[in-house]
Amino acid sequence: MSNRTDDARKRAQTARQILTVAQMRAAEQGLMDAGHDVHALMQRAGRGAGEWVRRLAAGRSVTVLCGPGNNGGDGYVIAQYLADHDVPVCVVAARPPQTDAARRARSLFAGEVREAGAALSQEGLPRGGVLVDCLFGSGLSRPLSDDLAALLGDLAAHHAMRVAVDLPSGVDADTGALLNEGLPEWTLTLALGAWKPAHFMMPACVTMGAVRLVDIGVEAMPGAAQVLARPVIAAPAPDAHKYRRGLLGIVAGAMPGATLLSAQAALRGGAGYVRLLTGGEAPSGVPAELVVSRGALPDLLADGRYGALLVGPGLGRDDAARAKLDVALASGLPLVIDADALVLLQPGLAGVNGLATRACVLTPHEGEMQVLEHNFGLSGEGDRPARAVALARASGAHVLLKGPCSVIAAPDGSVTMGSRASSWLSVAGSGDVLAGTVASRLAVTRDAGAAAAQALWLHSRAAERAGSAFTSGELAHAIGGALAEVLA
Ligand SMILES: NC(=O)C1=CN([C@@H]2O[C@H](COP(=O)(O)OP(=O)(O)OC[C@H]3O[C@@H](n4cnc5c(N)ncnc54)[C@H](OP(=O)(O)O)[C@@H]3O)[C@@H](O)[C@H]2O)[C@@H](O)CC1
Ligand SMILES: Nc1ncnc2c1ncn2[C@@H]1O[C@H](COP(=O)(O)OP(=O)(O)O)[C@@H](O)[C@H]1O
Ligand SMILES: [K+]
Repeated sequence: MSNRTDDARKRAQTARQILTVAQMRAAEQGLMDAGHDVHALMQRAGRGAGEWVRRLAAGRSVTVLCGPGNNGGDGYVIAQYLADHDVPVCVVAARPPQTDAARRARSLFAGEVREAGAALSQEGLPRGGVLVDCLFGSGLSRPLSDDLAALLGDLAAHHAMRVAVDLPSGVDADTGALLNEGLPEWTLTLALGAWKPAHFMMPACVTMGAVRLVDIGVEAMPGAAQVLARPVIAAPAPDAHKYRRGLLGIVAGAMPGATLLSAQAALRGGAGYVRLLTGGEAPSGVPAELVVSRGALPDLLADGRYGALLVGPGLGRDDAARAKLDVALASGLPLVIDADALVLLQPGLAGVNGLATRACVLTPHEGEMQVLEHNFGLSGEGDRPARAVALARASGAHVLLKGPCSVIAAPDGSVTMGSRASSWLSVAGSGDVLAGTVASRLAVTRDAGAAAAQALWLHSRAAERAGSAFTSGELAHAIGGALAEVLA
């Protein structure tokens, strides 16, 4: 492989890593050890961010708000970059620079700097096209003081567009918490060097607008969380047949609607054959493409060709539901466990110990997650990625923790974070659609991590394709179009 291809692949990998503040400091130290200095990194970061701001400003005036740390230092580099490109720019220094790199960056900025404070009345504050927030980045250690929060709020209110550099000031980088009330909304947020957890966590991520990464050459950090990637999915092999493509069994339960929604999605998620496994009559409204197999579940599963099973949507929580879950667990098949089946799942059940030895995905929403944490004796402490990892470790299954920002955790502790999905997904049945999609991908891939990641992406993309005010049935139908977009 050529060096250039190798390099491009490495950069594509590092472009997806999400680093905590501690990991970012370690990465920065790695760059120092490799002979870079903070000044050079700041120049690279500031110029990269400056180019984004220049394009957004399109000739309008820019105000850069600089704080005391290296985030402020980036701001002076951005301001000089803009001045070099004939963009009218003014710096407001909220606090004087406190680091060597920030002091040096300020000394290299030849333009106008207004010192914030009593001397700078509200009338003296610049108003313009674009505000660039370089007040605080990853070094924020406490809420903004009242004067800084007021300054930020005032400037934000008087600029048509607002760009946050690295992180919006007032956001905790590791948790996505907002440390102040009434923080501004941003048009664009430019992550420097690597993504931070806050870029993918509520509530911070909804304030950030579009998010983009500025590369400064940070190396791959082992164990870092990753951003969910757009998948590449292969078309069926030329000699494929329906079983080889993947036979999925969906365990029917008390409420047929949820099961059928899952099936509608599964039929479009790539599996070659989807069967509804029912002990009773076929529910009404079964689409022609969905094969209904009737009989006792153990007998139905005696067919050795199943690639995966889905149990949970519409299952119910009675004894009959428990019995079906037991059979599904005992089958040893790759499994997606959702909805009611999650609530019934207990570490003591036969077959639960075997989850680690097969491909298995649990797909809880927040309420189901809390029940699982209780049943598995977990504390539920920490942020969502940490909680998902704790459950994945305890259960041996992959965990897809759903929400506006969904997280996938593997039993080995690795974490994948999804970008914010359409809030139109907050409609009854959209979780059933996700479960059906995961199960369909599991029947094809037999790989829990791949199935969860592919399905999460397809679900989110299907919501974009479905637009607004869609029903979960329409969402299920949009899964096929999303899949078509990512065919290899
Ligand atoms: N990592 C890299 O490779 C690169 C990183 N780069 C950039 O560096 C940024 C991180 O820089 P940083 O560590 O200097 O932190 P930053 O956010 O500027 O502020 C810290 C200062 O603020 C202070 N302070 C904190 N909270 C406060 C508050 N509420 N109110 C008042 N003061 C408060 C705190 O002092 P404290 O009082 O906590 O001791 C400290 O003095 C990062 O986001 C990125 O933009 C790039 O240049 C390229 C390479
Ligand atoms: N506000 C939101 N923004 C983005 N995605 C959301 C939002 N609310 C819910 N979702 C997604 O919609 C799905 C809802 O699943 P779930 O709560 O199980 O619903 P149901 O049980 O009705 O099927 C999940 O994939 C979740 O990530
Ligand atoms: K900032």
